[in-house]
Amino acid sequence: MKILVVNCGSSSVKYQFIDMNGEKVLCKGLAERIGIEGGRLVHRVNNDKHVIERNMKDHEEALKLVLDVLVDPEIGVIKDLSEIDAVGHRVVHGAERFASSVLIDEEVMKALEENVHLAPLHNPPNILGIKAIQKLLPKVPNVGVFDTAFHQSMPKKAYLYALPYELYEKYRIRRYGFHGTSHRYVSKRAAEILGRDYYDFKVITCHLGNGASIAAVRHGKSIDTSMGFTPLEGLVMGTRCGDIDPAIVIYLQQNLGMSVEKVYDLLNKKSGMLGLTNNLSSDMRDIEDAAQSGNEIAQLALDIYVYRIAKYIGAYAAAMNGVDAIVFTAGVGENSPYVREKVCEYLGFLGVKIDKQLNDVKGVERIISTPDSKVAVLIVPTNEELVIARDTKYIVENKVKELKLF
Ligand SMILES: Nc1ncnc2c1ncn2[C@@H]1O[C@H](COP(=O)(O)OP(=O)(O)O)[C@@H](O)[C@H]1O
Ligand SMILES: CC(=O)OP(=O)(O)O
Ligand SMILES: [Mg+2]
Repeated sequence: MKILVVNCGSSSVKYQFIDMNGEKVLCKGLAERIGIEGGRLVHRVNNDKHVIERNMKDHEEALKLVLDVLVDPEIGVIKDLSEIDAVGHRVVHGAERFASSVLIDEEVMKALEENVHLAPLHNPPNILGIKAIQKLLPKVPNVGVFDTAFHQSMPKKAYLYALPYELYEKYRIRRYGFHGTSHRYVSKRAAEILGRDYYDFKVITCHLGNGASIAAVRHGKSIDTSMGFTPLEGLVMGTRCGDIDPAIVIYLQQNLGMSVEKVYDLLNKKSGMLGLTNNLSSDMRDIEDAAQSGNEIAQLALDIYVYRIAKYIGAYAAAMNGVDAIVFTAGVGENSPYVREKVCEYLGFLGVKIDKQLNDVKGVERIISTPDSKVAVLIVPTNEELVIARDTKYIVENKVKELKLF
């Protein structure tokens, strides 16, 4: 079975085409700058990179280009589109409706449309991607895999905000959590690597990418996570602020005369590492380089970034009454020995000890704690696309409507 995995962002489409026989990635790529000038598709087959400069008016045009490239006689990997057996879609917000991965039918589409107000940045492009594939590949089954689904196991005490209860009852204002596909994959993988029973294992997973979140996973279930009603809460991110006093939002509007849109933009796109460093960069590589060459503001931003992660780990160790393992994943988590080392420096009280040499590595799966560390510390490269492909295969092969995650 060959599965196309699609992750549609507001102006980009990431894709992977996976042969499930051996779980081999046949090709992958990124179509970016959709809807604006300078559109391009970067397509990778093994170690070959092909760049196609082409403006794409919308997601449908972008996905059409992706399909054209898949069957291209020179750089493609299949002869005919009929070789695509199913398409798995990343969907960011599934709200309370989706605690599982699902086969997409009309009823699911309707539910997705109803959730748009909860994730105005993320869900509309996800829906456009599904609709485009339905049009371009009308006979192929589509499966939706949700960022929020894995966190639906959280207890009420973790997901309710201390707001009037009515806001939850009427409007479903609560913590949802995101990056669930990644937290689910790396938490399970950590148990496997350590030879532990996943269902008798307490693990804290740190997904540190452009967006970043942390989760407490006990006995195979997410019991708490740092992102909330939207992917804005929690850790310091590339451009998102994470936790702040909500009164700041009101202050910005009342005293600085900022509009709702301006505040939204400021918190989502101009804050985080980018904002803290006076617009130096949102990319951790640039910030680490600057700090190394003595840039004090970059160093301060790093200190704040690391401190926030350490605080959450402390909190989640308490939430689970202990922790067996801590996992680092995603762009920063996998590739920054500095961030991992500095976070672990705070965790001596838990008996965490890492081996600096083992930690001095990028992008590999390994245990980096010392044998006498009370808590295992691991790097586990995440693979959300593989999880989406596996869920898609399960649903299509078994002809079921959904795959329950817990
Ligand atoms: N070698 C590295 N050292 C430090 N940070 C890195 C390195 N490589 C990538 N990153 C960070 O990873 C981030 C992207 O993470 P990724 O998980 O790919 O994000 P997303 O999926 O949200 O786009 C970049 O912003 C960059 O800061
Ligand atoms: C939900 C979310 O924050 O996703 P990303 O990290 O891809 O922005
Ligand atoms: Mg990511």
